Amino acid sequence: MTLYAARCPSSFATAAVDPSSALRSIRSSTLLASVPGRVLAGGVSDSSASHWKLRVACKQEAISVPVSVAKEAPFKNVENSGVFALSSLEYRHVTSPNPSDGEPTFSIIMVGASGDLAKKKIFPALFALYCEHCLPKNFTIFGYARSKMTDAELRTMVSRTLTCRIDKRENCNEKIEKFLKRCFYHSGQYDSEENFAELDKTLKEHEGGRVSNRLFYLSIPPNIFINVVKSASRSASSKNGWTRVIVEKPFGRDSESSAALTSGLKQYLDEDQIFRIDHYLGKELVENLSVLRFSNLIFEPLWSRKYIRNVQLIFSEDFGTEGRGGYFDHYGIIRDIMQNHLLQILALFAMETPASLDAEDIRNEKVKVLRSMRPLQLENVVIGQYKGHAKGGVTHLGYTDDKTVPEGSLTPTFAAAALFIDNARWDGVPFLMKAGKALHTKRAEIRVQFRHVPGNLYKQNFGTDREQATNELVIRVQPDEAIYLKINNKVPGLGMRLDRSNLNLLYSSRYSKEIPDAYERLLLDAIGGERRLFIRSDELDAAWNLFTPLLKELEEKKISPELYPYGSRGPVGAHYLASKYNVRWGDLSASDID
Ligand SMILES: NC(=O)C1=CN([C@@H]2O[C@H](COP(=O)(O)OP(=O)(O)OC[C@H]3O[C@@H](n4cnc5c(N)ncnc54)[C@H](OP(=O)(O)O)[C@@H]3O)[C@@H](O)[C@H]2O)C=CC1
Ligand SMILES: O=C1O[C@H](COP(=O)(O)O)[C@@H](O)[C@H](O)[C@H]1O
Repeated sequence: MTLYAARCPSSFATAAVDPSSALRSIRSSTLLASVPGRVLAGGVSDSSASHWKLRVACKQEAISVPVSVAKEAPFKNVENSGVFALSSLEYRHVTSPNPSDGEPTFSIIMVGASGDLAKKKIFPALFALYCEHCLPKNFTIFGYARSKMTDAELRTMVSRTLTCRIDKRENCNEKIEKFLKRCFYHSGQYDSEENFAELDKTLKEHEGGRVSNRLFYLSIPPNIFINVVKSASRSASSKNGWTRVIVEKPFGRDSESSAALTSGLKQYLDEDQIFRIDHYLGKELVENLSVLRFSNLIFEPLWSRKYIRNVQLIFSEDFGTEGRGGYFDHYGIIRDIMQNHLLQILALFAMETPASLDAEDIRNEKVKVLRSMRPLQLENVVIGQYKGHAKGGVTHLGYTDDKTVPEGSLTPTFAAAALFIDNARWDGVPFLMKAGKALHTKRAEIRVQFRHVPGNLYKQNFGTDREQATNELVIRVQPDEAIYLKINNKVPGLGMRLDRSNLNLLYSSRYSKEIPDAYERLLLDAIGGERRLFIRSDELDAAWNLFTPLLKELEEKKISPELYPYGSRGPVGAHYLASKYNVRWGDLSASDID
């Protein structure tokens, strides 16, 4: 039995034909082949790379192999045995032990499966995708780490963090059981080509000779990324399908280390195989940002210095770095949150209209914003560190009380910064960022404060505080996802008293469906080869170029962070920074009526 596979620009088409057949003609993604005396025709039915299928439309008598007529005939069980170039398409001469045997296989290899992130986020996200029928049919999950574990032990570990979030009513335990049967474990060293070759062997046994697509998720400390990529690419990359690698943050500590990491990865991978994850880009309201702006006429015309007075990007957590102090102390809040999560949101918020929703068009626009940013000055930055605090009989330790944090550490757990985009749209508009651990609340939001209404007829009704009358658009990323707009209205009655109200889109009231976790969306995109929500290397370079000089200056000058009590609203320095630009933090203002 011989198979001919046509490699089209974005997908594969296959047709089972007699070895003596000759290819007759080609039209874009359609394959026509002739078997002596018979004709076989097929076309790709689904152009997305994750579903390589052939819709066979042919005369029944033309087929001497079990491929169904006018029905999706999956492409699998093929082994590459040569490539023939023809016209603009590429033809591969392939052989198959069983050409009718289904779709490609998909394996996700969780490198660092024994770790916190894998347990807490990745396995649960994969399970949610499984429940939503979003994973490819022939999927397998392989945990890989140094810890010794059996498949059963991995399954027990994973089962502890799976929840029946998606299908509460259906028999979730049964789904958990079925999901866990697809999970396996392979113990190995991160720098051992031999160990990855053993993994490859096991993967092949599962793949059964079919086309194999492999996604490596590097859920490990960054200092071992390159070791893994080197060994895995040499010994365990797919020979007949795609191989992609998801890389977790942090991508370096500064411009130099980030560039070294990128060039290290690129020794073994092409840029389009690398998926640098920033999980904030997978959050529902961050994705919705472009929809809000580009699909509503009322927002885009206001989206500039002409009407916007300032933009605030706020991240706060109501817990400290307990247990992660070792990692955190090496990075600090600027690298942990600002340089990536908040800056990515800023770029999406401020970019020009992209030519299309294509990943490259969007990333091109984001990178332009990042390159237009004014170098960050020390005087536009405030840093803080939480100290111990006792309240209501509960004592919270300070950052440096954590045993994993070096004594006297100056690492900031809070930072506020005023940034500027020196382009025509945003000239002079402060973009204020604030990120902190161990604060009074947990939230992430984008606040857009509009200018004052010129010559406002109602100014006497607001008293002297013009701030009270400012329109503010709030995009609350988490928790309780919402978009609300603060407007002024008249209090009903015979008098003329003004009030502030929210036009409020609260997601939990509007939609009964639970919002997917960011990792679900990002994993699904990586499986489908969609790069829109992943960071391209030039974006990463631009982000580091902005923050590296500041980080170096803070470290070289040994700037002491301002101490703030655990559970407080952060250092007062953040208020002075905002007021330098005539701004009040929206999350702390008395008019915050969310
Ligand atoms: N945890 C989180 O919430 C988040 C994590 N991240 C990033 O994701 C990645 C994984 O995070 P997380 O799971 O918390 O990390 P862990 O510290 O839990 O490490 C994951 C696994 O890597 C192995 N490992 C740990 N330290 C070393 C070391 N020094 N040398 C070799 N192997 C080591 C261990 O597996 P074994 O010993 O079995 O080999 C461990 O189980 C990191 O890059 C982190 O920065 C990003 C965002 C959030
Ligand atoms: O990347 C990180 O993000 C988490 C916060 O993520 P969230 O989705 O829970 O908001 C943060 O706690 C961690 O320090 C940081 O590394």
